[in-house]
Amino acid sequence: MITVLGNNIYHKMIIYWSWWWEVNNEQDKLARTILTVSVLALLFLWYKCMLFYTTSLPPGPYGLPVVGYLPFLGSNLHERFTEMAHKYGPIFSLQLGGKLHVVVNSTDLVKAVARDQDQTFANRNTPIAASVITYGGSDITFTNSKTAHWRNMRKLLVSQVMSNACLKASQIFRTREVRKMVNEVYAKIGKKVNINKMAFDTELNVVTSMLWGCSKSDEGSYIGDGFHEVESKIIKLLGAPNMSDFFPWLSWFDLQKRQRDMQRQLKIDRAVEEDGRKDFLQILLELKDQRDTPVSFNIIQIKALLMDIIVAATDTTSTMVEWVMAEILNNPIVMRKVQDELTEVVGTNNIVEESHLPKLTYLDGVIKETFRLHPPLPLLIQRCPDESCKVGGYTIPKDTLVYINVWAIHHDPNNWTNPLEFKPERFLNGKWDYNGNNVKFLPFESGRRICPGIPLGDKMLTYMLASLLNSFEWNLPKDEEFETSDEFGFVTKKKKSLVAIPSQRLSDASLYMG
Ligand code: HEM
Repeated sequence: MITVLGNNIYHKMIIYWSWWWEVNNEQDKLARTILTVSVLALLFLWYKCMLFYTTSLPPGPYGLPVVGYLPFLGSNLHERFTEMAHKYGPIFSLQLGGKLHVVVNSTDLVKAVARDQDQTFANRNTPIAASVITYGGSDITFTNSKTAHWRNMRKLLVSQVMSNACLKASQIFRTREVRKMVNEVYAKIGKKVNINKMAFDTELNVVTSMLWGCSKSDEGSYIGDGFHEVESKIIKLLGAPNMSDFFPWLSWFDLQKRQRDMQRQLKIDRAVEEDGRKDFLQILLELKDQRDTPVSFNIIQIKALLMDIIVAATDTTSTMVEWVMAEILNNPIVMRKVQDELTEVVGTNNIVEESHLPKLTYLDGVIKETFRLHPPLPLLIQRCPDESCKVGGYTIPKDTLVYINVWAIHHDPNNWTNPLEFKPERFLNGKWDYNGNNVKFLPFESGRRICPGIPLGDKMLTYMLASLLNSFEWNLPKDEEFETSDEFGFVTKKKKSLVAIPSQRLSDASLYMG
């Protein structure tokens, strides 16, 4: 049967290709034979290469020509990727437009990426919107981590803002702003309070005070009330899918106007350029355009760095305050335990000081459990290998976009018993921190790209929450339905903003005036 089929194909080829073999002399015949054999050999080699390439890549879904798997992705990427991991395994690949993406969903593979090959995977593939807002990646987050510029910026942030000494010196700003927040909530007793907005404003005031010694509500402030709105747009644009990222040749047309919209947000940084006198900004300005020192920044890099810090600090922290409050309001037993601890450590005739924070171990467990269930960056920020390498036995080609699916790891029953249950007790054994040493819990990443803002983020979260929960009783409005669904974005937030109604908890009303 096969022989007959083979003979048929052979004869058909001879008939259709007879013109190819019609030659006038021996030289021509030899040339055509060599050409035929070479083309066949090349086709065979190409087929072998394709076979090797596709079978050595992590498994994954087939997509359509040109667009790949893009039309099937949906919106809540962290949940979609977790579903896909159940189907394709702990590491899978998918072609989105012109780019190959790989998603890593298990602790073993996270170790392979973020620990064993941390150096190789420490680069970024900067999306176009991010490139606009960071002046072509002149900041920390989107700069190639093998450059001296990245090292210098990170070193400066860690030593001049996040060190113990600096955080001690800036305590005055945190105390001032958190007390201002408590005072403002007191003025709204019995009324609805938008928790995210309140936390955002407080964090923004603290960070701008630390960076250039002035908060948005100071006299002559240059950032103004529009900042929350502008930053929300920046975060939204950073997380929005952009065709130009998947098909770089389309970037010229900016079809979805993402590039244009991000450029419009740059107006907020003019203030940074024109003013600014103290503290971190002053240090940066002293390093500006230095020729004979190893560290030097130009004004574009200074603006990108400041923007990076403000954006990285505010939305993440306020989103977490909102999630923690939502979980506590949804769990009356947890609320009672948190307030019992506060009564014991702080007292209802007292206001929270930073010195109380290390003693609030139950509240710390509540915050960590909320980070587990609602990591604000559930896929972290994509990493990009600067050379082809192996993970889990599969090939990850150079420049692939690699996502670490923290959301899947935090919800995996192999890592956590009853993972959907809110149980702060999991974190009360003193074994958990934010440093990424245990890859079951990675809200701040791990390795080279770990968040440099952990000391401030941790402190501000605990301080704001302890103050809100010690100073007030909180209730959900009766006329609104409560739910805890999320919406994927660069920072993944609660879909429906949390509003809650405060009432007085402290024994003496004058304590709210401090
Ligand atoms: C609750 C608060 C915060 C959370 C959850 C958070 C989370 C993260 C995560 C997950 C990353 C790593 C992304 C990745 O590479 O995959 C990151 C990076 C970063 N964070 Fe934070 N962060 C917080 C607060 C802060 C604060 C307060 C600052 C600064 C004042 C800050 C500054 C940065 C910077 C500059 C980076 C980029 C680091 C790099 O790429 O080398 N963050 N953050």
